[in-house]
Amino acid sequence: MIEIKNLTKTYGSFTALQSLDMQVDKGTVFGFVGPNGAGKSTTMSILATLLLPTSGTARVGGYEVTQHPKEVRKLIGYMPDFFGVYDQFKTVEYLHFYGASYGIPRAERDKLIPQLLELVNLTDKADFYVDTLSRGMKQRLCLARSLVHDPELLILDEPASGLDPRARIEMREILKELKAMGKTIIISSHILPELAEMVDEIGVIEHGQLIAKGRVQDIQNQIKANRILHVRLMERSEEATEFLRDEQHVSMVLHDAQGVHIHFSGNDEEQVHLLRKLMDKGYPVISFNEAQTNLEDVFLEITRGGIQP
Ligand SMILES: Nc1ncnc2c1ncn2[C@@H]1O[C@H](COP(=O)(O)OP(=O)(O)OP(=O)(O)O)[C@@H](O)[C@H]1O
Repeated sequence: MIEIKNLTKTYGSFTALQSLDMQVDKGTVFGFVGPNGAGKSTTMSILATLLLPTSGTARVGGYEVTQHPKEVRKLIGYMPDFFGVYDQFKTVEYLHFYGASYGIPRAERDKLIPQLLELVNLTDKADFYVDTLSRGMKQRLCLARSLVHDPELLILDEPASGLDPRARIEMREILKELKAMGKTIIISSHILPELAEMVDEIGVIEHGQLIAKGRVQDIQNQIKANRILHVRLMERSEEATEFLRDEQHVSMVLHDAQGVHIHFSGNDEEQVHLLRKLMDKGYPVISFNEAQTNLEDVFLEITRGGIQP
């Protein structure tokens, strides 16, 4: 659905995107994550045909964005990170306005708009003026606006930013529904653990380059190639620490009040072997476990330069 090749965008002498390559398959929910200024909005604006790249190509549904912007616009619904809403409209009028601008006939809009309002939980706000809506409601209205022409691809730039936890959960539920409807979704966010629950794949961008991409689970497994093991011993912790330092696949061992922490690059079998050795040496192991990694850890690890795609 999205194919980006060698995409570069410079602003004067500053390079915001550097030979970016990225692909998102149809039906995928793709989480686009990266620190501030990494190039997420720039990429999304190019996909949305609102910004011209300096070089390289971006295709949406097979159409190159600079050559066939009209076709691309039909295929996409775009929700920018900053948006203005026309405050003098009522919610329902606002959606009619956008529907009409896409050439959707009145009769069709009369059917469609109540469905959209229901999807984004704004049915009871249909006759409220837009400026009386809360931020979360405005975000949801903006999402409904991006859906009026039933696009195949949704490009959502930080749809949950600035929302309180409850509003974020609501937004997440709506996105789940859209996923169930078969839409392809690219969504950027800093709120990584929340994204992990709903995305199929993540791409991590830093300094305008994709530094990791894959299924959430695969990326977590990559991290596990550098797992941290926690061992608690009844006694002899210091001695065990010395012993572990010389073991294979152990890059670092620390010892504190919580126990022994091992940076371990071995696989599952090698981990079993390590535990067996500790037991064979008679160390009184109370517990031996692997620190859980969540997407936030993965992100920090990757952007620290720990992993290459
Ligand atoms: N119009 C512009 N002129 C000059 N520099 C720009 C312009 N737009 C963006 N940039 C720069 O390009 C880089 C990438 O910006 P972009 O908005 O794509 O990042 P982002 O990943 O979306 O960040 P955030 O998470 O903060 O929204 C940033 O360093 C930004 O300052």
